[in-house]
Amino acid sequence: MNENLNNFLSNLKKKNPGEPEFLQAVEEVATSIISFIESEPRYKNTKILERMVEPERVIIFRVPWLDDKGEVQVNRGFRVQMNSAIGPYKGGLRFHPSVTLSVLKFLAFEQIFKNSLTGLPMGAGKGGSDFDPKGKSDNEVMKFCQSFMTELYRHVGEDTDIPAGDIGVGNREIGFLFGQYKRIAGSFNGVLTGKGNEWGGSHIRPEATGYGLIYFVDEILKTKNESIKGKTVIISGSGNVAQYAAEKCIQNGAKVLTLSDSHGFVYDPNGIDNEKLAFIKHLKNDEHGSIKEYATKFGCEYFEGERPWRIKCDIALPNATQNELNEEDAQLLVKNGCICVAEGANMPCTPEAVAIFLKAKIFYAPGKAANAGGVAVSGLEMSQNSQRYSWTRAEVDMKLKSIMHEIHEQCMKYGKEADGYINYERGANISGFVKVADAMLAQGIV
Ligand SMILES: NC(=O)C1=CN([C@@H]2O[C@H](COP(=O)(O)OP(=O)(O)OC[C@H]3O[C@@H](n4cnc5c(N)ncnc54)[C@H](O)[C@@H]3O)[C@@H](O)[C@H]2O)C=CC1
Ligand SMILES: O=C(O)CCC(=O)C(=O)O
Repeated sequence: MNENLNNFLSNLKKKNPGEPEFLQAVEEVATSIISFIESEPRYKNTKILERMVEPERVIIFRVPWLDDKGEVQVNRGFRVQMNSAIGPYKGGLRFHPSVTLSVLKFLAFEQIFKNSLTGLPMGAGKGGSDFDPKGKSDNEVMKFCQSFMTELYRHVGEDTDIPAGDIGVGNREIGFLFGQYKRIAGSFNGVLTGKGNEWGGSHIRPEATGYGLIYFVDEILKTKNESIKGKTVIISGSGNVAQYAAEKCIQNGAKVLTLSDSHGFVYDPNGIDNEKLAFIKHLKNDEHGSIKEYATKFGCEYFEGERPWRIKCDIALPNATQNELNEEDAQLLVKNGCICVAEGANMPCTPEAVAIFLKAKIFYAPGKAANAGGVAVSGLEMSQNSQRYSWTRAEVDMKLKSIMHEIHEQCMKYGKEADGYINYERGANISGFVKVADAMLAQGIV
């Protein structure tokens, strides 16, 4: 291994013990861009990467709340304000029992590159809590959100830090968080994105990550004069990203074979159509039920405790969570003829899995490029809020498509190899890095 990279990574490990997800995310980026940084003394000598891995600020706070039985519950809240070189901190909030500082630092670090790739003026942040909305009443979720925002409100603002949703944070949670912010701050402004259409939200934000993912896959396939029409697609997850990725696949004539949740996956060889997808949306968004019920309702197979990667497909979309697709899964995908893996989730493929895709030279699109449509439309929501204006659904969709096209162009600029293979990982990392690094250089040692 390169000696500078070795030293950088061993210092990082020393400074951040017990943070495996954060170390994994940084190692992935550092390994792919080290030779580029070494070829550019202005980045190397000013220790830009060493500065980028240090959050500008981390806020950790107590979140006490009363459950429906009148018992006191205590959770931990976080906001990682990672980098503000190109704009105010921007990134989602995750409410899930697996949330730790390490998970949020990895997500905030990825957000630096992703937000830069969108071309919009957004810095990077991420936050959340180990609170689990699953199994809680609406009243309990509201109490928790109000307590969470009672501390968070002093650290966020439309020009400083603009959170949004992520796992476990959807319309309901954003509503409760916004209501409490407005009450305490006494100001109706664009402090959160993912708001309802009637109260400052943007059209297409709910759909944006999933739709953007499929627009990106289309861009990839276009490089081989192909399209998604007629392709078979396997998807993990059944939340926001998975639902709208499936919807766009169906609209564009692809056949979606699987969806999953944390308990297992369903395999529908006839394909999930619009009617079946409507059932899933209701099941997951309103009933908070298990994906298993899909199999019972539509008479197909359900695999408890398994992930869908062994199902033969043209395209695989990991859309649930980090490290959900490992080396063995990657080998199976390649063996079964998969031509493209595009990440709707953040860091769903382990480093070993990514290495297999790159070696086999199949298309591999990292989340920071492929799922950037969500935060991009959040950026458009911020613009609309600043203008006190609202674009139509068609206008926002057109802008989303154009942003995904531009991200693809940027990946090609730095990722195209001598034999024509596009290394999207390298392309996305270098392109995302350059814009932020140049802004940091221009702003001095801060
Ligand atoms: N919502 C957004 O706009 C964006 C989300 N993402 C990423 O997409 C992924 C999914 O997020 P959303 O769909 O928004 O969340 P969600 O809360 O709507 O859905 C999460 C899905 O992942 C599954 N899941 C969660 N933990 C799991 C685990 N440990 N094992 C297996 N399945 C698990 C859930 O069952 C659910 O189907 C996350 O990695 C998130 O960071 C990325 C960019 C934007
Ligand atoms: O829209 C946003 O600000 C959040 C998006 C997000 O958290 C992500 O891109 O992972």
